[in-house]
Amino acid sequence: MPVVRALTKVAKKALLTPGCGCQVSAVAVRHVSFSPRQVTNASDASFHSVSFSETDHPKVLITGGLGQLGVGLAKLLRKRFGKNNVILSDIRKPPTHVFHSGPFIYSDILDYKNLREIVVNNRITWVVHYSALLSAVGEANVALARAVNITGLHNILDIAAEHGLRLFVPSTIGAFGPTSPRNPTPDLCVQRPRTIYGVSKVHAELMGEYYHHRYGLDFRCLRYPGIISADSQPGGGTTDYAVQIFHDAVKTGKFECNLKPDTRLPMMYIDDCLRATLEVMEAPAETLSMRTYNINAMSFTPDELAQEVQKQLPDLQITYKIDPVRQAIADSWPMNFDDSNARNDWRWKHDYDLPELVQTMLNFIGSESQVAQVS
Ligand SMILES: NC(=O)c1ccc[n+]([C@@H]2O[C@H](COP(=O)([O-])OP(=O)(O)OC[C@H]3O[C@@H](n4cnc5c(N)ncnc54)[C@H](O)[C@@H]3O)[C@@H](O)[C@H]2O)c1
Ligand SMILES: C[C@@H](O)[C@H](N)C(=O)O
Repeated sequence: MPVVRALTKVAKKALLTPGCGCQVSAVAVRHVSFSPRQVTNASDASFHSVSFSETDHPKVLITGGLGQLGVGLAKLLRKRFGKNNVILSDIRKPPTHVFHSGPFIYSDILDYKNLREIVVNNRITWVVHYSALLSAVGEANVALARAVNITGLHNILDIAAEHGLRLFVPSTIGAFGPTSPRNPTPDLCVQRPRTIYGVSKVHAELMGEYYHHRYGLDFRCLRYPGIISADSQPGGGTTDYAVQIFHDAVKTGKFECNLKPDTRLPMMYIDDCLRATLEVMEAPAETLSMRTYNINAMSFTPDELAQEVQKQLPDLQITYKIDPVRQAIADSWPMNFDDSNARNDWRWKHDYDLPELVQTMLNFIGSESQVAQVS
């Protein structure tokens, strides 16, 4: 069969040529790092692998770093790797204290060339990709959410693959939908979310895993629960009520909740979330049996959270005014998260349960409001 032999020869040659763009088996190309967007010939390939010795500190870029999570993560990573090894970036203007706390750079995730320049000029080795529109704001502006969450992710994936970066992209409980098992939700199950946010996060999980198998990209992803923080504000999600309740309880003694009292969702204190992110980024590759993990700490309803807060502030008055958009989203999300794979593979363990969370939040916000009153 000379024709078959000739075709086989052509196919073999194509497989050995970087950047051929052929659909080849995942096993054949695993850990061969070449760029999906840029590499056109073999001579370019050498320029793509940034050497990063394990003994060096990584040089980290955080995108979308001025939101609820980025500033806290920068603080944690700077403590570990040094102030100048962690660059915060965003399209917003940083507050003065953030600007003076370490390197900050303007970066729009939709500007591919600028992103590439930042990575090259700063010899970036890790990217934590936080830019996103969250669930409620995403429903209010689907076109922008699609651009930032999907096109922005494509830019980051290509740059990370091209430059041999380790890439962290957070996913969320919002990557599941009403047909997923909800109590508990395992790592692997049906994922049919009904929000643009959820759809974009499932897309991110799948694209990251695909780039890992296809191009050897060191992609790592955690599905965060709703994150609760005292010194940073949430960016327009469905779980925001669980932050706002603390501020209103301390400042006014009243809280109007936009979810029904029995709406159960997985939640986590920010310190646990940021530590998990650092731990999974530092985990030896061989301990990771998967590239996308659920992580969890606790699960509660607005009523249960209010009762716990009332143990400290008995006069707190709670009323309910349901936001139908947020309620429909919450009703489609997991009530409880099964994170046993993270606990087994890289020894994930949370520190904060509901009582410690409430105590910590009230201490922080209470002391801040005392300082504000004095000054
Ligand atoms: N906070 C949570 O409860 C939670 C839970 C699960 C997953 N996550 C994920 O963690 C990540 C960080 O969350 P967060 O709460 O800090 O979000 P956030 O909404 O508070 O912050 C997002 C940041 O992205 C920036 N941004 C928007 N458009 C951009 C663009 N074009 N280029 C660059 N930056 C842009 C915004 O200015 C903002 O500072 C997100 O990907 C989110 O999906 C968060
Ligand atoms: C859960 C998470 O992804 C975010 N806090 C939201 O509610 O949209």
